[in-house]
Amino acid sequence: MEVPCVRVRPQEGETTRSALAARDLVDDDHEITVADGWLYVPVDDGEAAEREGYTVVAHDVPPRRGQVMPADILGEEPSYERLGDIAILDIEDAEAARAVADAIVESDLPIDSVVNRASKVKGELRVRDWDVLVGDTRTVHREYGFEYALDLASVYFSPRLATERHRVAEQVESGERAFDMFAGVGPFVIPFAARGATCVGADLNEAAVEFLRENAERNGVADRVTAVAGDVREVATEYEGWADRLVMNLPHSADAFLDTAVTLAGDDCTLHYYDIQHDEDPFGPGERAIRDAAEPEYTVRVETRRLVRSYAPHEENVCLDVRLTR
Ligand SMILES: C[S@@+](CC[C@H](N)C(=O)[O-])C[C@H]1O[C@@H](n2cnc3c(N)ncnc32)[C@H](O)[C@@H]1O
Repeated sequence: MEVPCVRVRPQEGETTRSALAARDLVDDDHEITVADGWLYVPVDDGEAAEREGYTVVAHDVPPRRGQVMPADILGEEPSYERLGDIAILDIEDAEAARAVADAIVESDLPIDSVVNRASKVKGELRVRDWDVLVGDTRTVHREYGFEYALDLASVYFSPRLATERHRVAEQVESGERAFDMFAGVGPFVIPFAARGATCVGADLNEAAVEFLRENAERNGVADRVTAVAGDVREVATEYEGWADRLVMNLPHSADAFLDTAVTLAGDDCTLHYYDIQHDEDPFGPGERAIRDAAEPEYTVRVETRRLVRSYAPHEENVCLDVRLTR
């Protein structure tokens, strides 16, 4: 069907579409179309677009199919998290979970798999059990421009920490040496390496370390990332006094690894220490444990006390950014 369209070269397409959208001129009922080296952006008011200085022509463009969302099928908005092309549910009732899974895959969302939480994260590897309702547990997740291949059945990964990881990555400077003591599939190490840091990521979980290597390749930073499988207490003996920056994302038990952190720390080292504590004093226990492990060899200065997210009623997931100098 012929409708008025703004005609531009494809490379100007997104700028033009945004500018027209800002003036509320885009016709959302028809598809943007490319033909003969031109891009045609359908507009509601051709004359108004011409007054804005655009070239407007009548062009044959197909009608746009409305996006069907899970809520359109279920009659209410279901709660789920996205991890790559997986939808993660946390629904106890198996029938309700099945209905949500069916609606998600029937919708127009680009989701191929749906999994439901079947346990808490558990054990040293922090992996949980899943009921796989559709598809499988492998995916490639995108976070702040990086790609992470992973398999939820064999490794830990939480998309909820994306903003926090980005906050830390932004502090990293080219040339520094960063050690992630509990690296998982690499969501700290890879952005650090992309900023020019030389990185070591250790993890007890061999599957996670395999993904970390794959992800370093995938993101073009393999030359600056060393991935080591094993208990960080043993790995650390090879890296005494090495680190300018340490990441300890093993809340609940990181305090048991603070002696190892001190072994790894260089003369001036920033430590990002994650903890889960009662909201009455979320930072105190971590700070005291760090001082016990590092003083008097190091001067300890807490630079940031940050609430990352609420973990459970009255329990906070927090981060202490701490400078250790000697
Ligand atoms: C909470 S996950 C964090 C993973 C990653 N940093 C992230 O943010 O996605 C903790 C990780 O520590 C690893 N881990 C547990 N105990 C360890 C140890 N003694 N030495 C090395 N890694 C360990 C687990 O296998 C798990 O991958």
